[in-house]
Amino acid sequence: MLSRDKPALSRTAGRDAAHIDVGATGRIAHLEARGVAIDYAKPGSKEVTTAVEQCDLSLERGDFVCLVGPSGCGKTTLLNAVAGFVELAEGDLELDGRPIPGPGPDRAMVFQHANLLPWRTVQANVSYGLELTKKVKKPAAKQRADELLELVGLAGVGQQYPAQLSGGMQARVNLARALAVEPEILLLDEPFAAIDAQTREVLQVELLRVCAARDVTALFVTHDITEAAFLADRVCVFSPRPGRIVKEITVPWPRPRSHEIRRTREFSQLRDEIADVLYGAKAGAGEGTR
Ligand SMILES: Nc1ncnc2c1ncn2[C@@H]1O[C@H](COP(=O)(O)OP(=O)(O)OP(=O)(O)O)[C@@H](O)[C@H]1O
Repeated sequence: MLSRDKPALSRTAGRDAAHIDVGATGRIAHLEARGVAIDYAKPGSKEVTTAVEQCDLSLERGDFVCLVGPSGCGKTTLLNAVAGFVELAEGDLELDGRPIPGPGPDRAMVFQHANLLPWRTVQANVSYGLELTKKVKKPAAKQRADELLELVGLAGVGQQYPAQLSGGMQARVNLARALAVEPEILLLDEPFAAIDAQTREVLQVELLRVCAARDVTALFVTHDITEAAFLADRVCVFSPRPGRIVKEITVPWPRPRSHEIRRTREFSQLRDEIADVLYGAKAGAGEGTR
């Protein structure tokens, strides 16, 4: 347990890596945050900005959890902590009962902008991360890239270049690229925010199908309540900064899901429930800067 009163040398890995915490239930969660706080130093001052505070979250293997919340409440910060990019000021963040040791191939980030390498073919973009790991030879990496491109609905475009693809196609390549290293957890930061609404709906269905096919756990940040309700097993609503989860709302429908679910009355009610919590949390906002 990290505490601001007791700074650890490596604050993310603040406890013995061999120690496994089974918690009160006796079960080890796949990903667990307990009392997590994350601070950013303010340049040229001793003050800090607390982005996330008292954050508790637990995911089982294969869960799909969406994080929604006001702008600047710390959603991306929490994803970055799970990715191992930022340290904790307080609390515990564990994968399978062990503190997150830093970045690793077991977790892959998918960002809003695909940022594909324009001089590499689509296939070479997807196989790039795999080639870097040197775990497989180039022909095998290319073959895996082709399999993933087929999985995301892009069979046959492997020899094209990113500039020849639409935004929706680039988003699919972005997803295939993240899956290439066979991560256990996908960390998706508004991956479809820049895509038109119609294509986004198609991509959401595809994402659920792909996650089921690869049996990955997903933590997905979005500002779109409809998107969260459609994708998630649970929607976690954040307070304004410093962000903490004020409510977890369970989505009752099994995954994968089809488009029709969005047109039902139950879906509208669920969306309203998420919105009520979100706007209620915003209205009760406090100050977040120490
Ligand atoms: N590298 C950084 N250095 C200092 N402050 C940061 C840094 N990254 C984020 N912050 C601050 O931390 C807070 C949370 O930012 P974060 O990007 O996690 O929020 P968010 O919920 O993802 O926002 P949005 O929905 O607008 O993308 C913000 O006040 C932001 O300004």
